[in-house]
Parts: sequence; C-alpha cells; structure tokens
Amino acid sequence: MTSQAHLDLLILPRWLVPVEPAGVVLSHYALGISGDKISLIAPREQALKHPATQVLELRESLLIPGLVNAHGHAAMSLFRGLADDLPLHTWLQEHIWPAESKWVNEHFVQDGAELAIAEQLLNGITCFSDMYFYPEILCQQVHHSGIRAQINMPIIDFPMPGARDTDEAIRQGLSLFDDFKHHPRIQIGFGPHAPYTANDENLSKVLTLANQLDIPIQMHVHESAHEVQESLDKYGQRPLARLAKLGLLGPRFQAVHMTQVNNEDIELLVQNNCSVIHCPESNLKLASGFCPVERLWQAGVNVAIGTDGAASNNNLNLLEETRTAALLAKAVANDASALNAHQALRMATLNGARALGMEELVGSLEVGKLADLLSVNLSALATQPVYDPVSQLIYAASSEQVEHVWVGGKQLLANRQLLRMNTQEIKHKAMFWQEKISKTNN
Ligand SMILES: CSC[C@H]1O[C@@H](n2cnc3c(O)ncnc32)[C@H](O)[C@@H]1O
Ligand SMILES: [Zn+2]
Repeated sequence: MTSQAHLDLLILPRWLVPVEPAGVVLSHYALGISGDKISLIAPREQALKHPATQVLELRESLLIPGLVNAHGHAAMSLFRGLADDLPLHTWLQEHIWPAESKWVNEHFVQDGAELAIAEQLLNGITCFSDMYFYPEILCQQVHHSGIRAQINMPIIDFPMPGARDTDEAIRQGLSLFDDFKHHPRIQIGFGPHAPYTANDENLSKVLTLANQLDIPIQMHVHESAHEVQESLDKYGQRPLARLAKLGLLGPRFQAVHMTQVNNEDIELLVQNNCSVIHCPESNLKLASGFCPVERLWQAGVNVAIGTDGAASNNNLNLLEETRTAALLAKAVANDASALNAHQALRMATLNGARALGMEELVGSLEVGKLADLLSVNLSALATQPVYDPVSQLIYAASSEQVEHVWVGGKQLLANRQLLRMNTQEIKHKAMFWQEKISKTNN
C-alpha cells in the first residue's frame, strides 16, 4: 500500500476505514498525500520513515473517504423552509415551480449554490451530483470552491429559467460539456427531470447525445405511486419500463428515488446495471414512499445516497441521511441486520462514486486514488466508548464532528473552518433572499 513519491502531507489518524476492502478498520495506520493523490497507506511507524512536508496527528479521529451526495439541487437551499409539510405534487406544482418561475435567475443560483457547497463541505461531502437551472453558474461555483461535482443539464418539456425549450437546454448542455470536459473536478451529465416531464422525442435526443459523449443521465424515477399510475394510464407502462423501451437504461443511468419497486423493475435495473439513488429524508418528508434498499442491495443493484434539495429535506447532511437510510432499511425489510453500519458507509462513499461513474477516481481510500477524504473527531461524549468507529460514525456521530476535509489533496475545511469560503457573506446573501422572497409571498 505504498508508492515512492514525496509526501506533501502525512495524516496520522487513530482509525482509518478505507471502505475497500469492505469491513476493514485499520488502527494506528497513516495516509500520505502527494499532489492530488493518495500515495501511501501504511502502519504508523513504517509511514513515519517517509519524509513529509507536513504531518498531521489526529489522535482521536477517524479518517474515511469523502462523502458523495449523489443527488441534489444545490441552489434550492435558498427555498429551505419555504413550503413544508406538503405531499410531493402539491409541494412541486403549487409552491416550488411557481417560486422558481418567479425567483430563479443567475444571481439566485450563484448565491444558493454557494450556500449549498459551504454546507456540504462542513458536512464532509467532497463530491455531489446536481440537477438545476443555470448549471453554468453552478460550474463556476464548484470551480472556485474546490469541491468535486457532477452537474447534470436540466431537461424539462416546458420553458424553464435559463432555457426557452428543450432544444435550447440541450444546446446549452453541449456547450457546457465542451467548456468543462477537461476540468479535473467537474463532470457534465444530462438531467431529464422525470418521466412525467419528458416526452419520448426529447428523451431520445438526450439518449443519443449521452451515448455520443459517454456521459451519465440522472432522472427522478418512480418517486411516488401517483407517478407510476399516471404513466400506466398514459402509456400503458410503468415509467421504468417505458425508459427501458426507449433504451435509456444502462450503467450510466441513475434512477433517483425508486420508492415504487416491483420484481420486474428490479430485473430491469439489474439487467441494465443501473444505479439507484436513495433519498430517504426527502421521501419521508414528502410522504412519497419507501425505497426497498435491502431488496435492491441483495439483487446486486448499486444503491447510492442523496439528500435531494434542501427545500424537501431540509438539510444537506449526508451523515444524517446515511443514518436515516440505515434505520429505514431495517424497518422496510423488517430485518435489523439490513444495511449494517459498514454497508451504509459504503453506500455514502464508494457506491456514490460508482453511481456517478467516478469509482476509479474516488470513493475509497486506496493508493493511486484522488485524495478526497475527511476526518471525524470521535472524542465527544456522544461517541464514547469506541468499540467500532464505523458504528459510532453511522449511529451516534453528529456532522459537527467532521473536522478536516480534503478534495484532490487540497484542504478545504480545517478544524471546521472553511478555507476558501466566507460563511458570514454567504449567510448575509441567504438572509437577503429570504427577505426579498418573504416580502412578496406574504
Ligand atoms: C429540472 S431542474 C430540477 C427540478 O426538479 C425539481 N425538484 C426538486 N426536488 C424534486 C423532487 O423530489 N421531485 C421532483 N422534482 C423535484 C426542482 O424544483 C426543479 O424544478
Ligand atoms: Zn431531486
């Protein structure tokens, strides 16, 4: 587990959980970073023989791969708390879509994305996937903040902020791809919103281009029973079966939500090697339904975790989301052994990276992978004593215990301080939007 490169940083945590191999907890190991990559994982005493520019001793901390938030709508953080306690369709059609058509512009997306990126870094998220209007603005924010992201070009059958129609949105997606195809931390994908907002013709166009460019497709699918019934009435098919017939399903297809799942759906997901992105808190809050995580996992489907937007969650806290996923999986499967703590951590890291097509780059602590990682300080009373640090992380820790975060070897959070972002400024901008939106909404 070593290479001969000079170490820019040697981290000495109390525990190191690489995630791959599965279930391993290394005690008194060290991790070395050279440039943007992990170049050493070795027992502490052996690692200390390597010269390093900087050595960081973390006596009571756990080092893990960066958390991957596999689905969200970053800019919607500015709508956090605007419309609560509503079912999905009322929330979306009577509150969120009207608010978006009124408020969403480049400035909104810039300020909302900044707020979301800061919150995500504070919560140990090193990579996120997003689907929202003005994706070019989000790309700029990702570039400046240092975080990693997959940014999916939104496609929807009606006019949306920033694009008059689908053809314009697709053209913008192609130019975004051109602008960012060599960026070290940004990957572009397509984000057709949902089966009920994308017609066959537009989906076929997206598919052709995604195949040509070899880029992913992320879509809300089977989020509610209502969606499935509407599709049966209109097309005589469940949405997933319709997407399969159109040829959309494949290893680059990310089905977000999947709360309505029968055996034929599982068969389609397995045959096509699709990923499912589970958003338990959004599904609970909007009363959308329950994703059968254990059945999917047992069938061999790659299941990752997403927060969804802060307007339906209402935070971007992947550690909390993972805990909810672990607890909910047990209740849904009626089996306390479903989704154990180690599997839950894998879902929040390596499975997320795999869903986004980044498995070769990030998602686990392995020599040669990019140095996307975080330390969690387990010294708090709430995480004592430590029999198994992964159990403490998933079932007991708060994200306030996330202490340091690195993306591509660059430290972005140090002792809970954001190094490249100004939290006061971000807060003031959020308050400005809240005042502006409240004034006309009341
Ligand atoms: C095409 S940009 C994204 C679009 O999706 C909306 N949205 C946010 N959360 C959800 C959800 O859980 N289901 C369906 N649509 C959602 C968002 O408001 C944008 O309009
Ligand atoms: Zn969503």
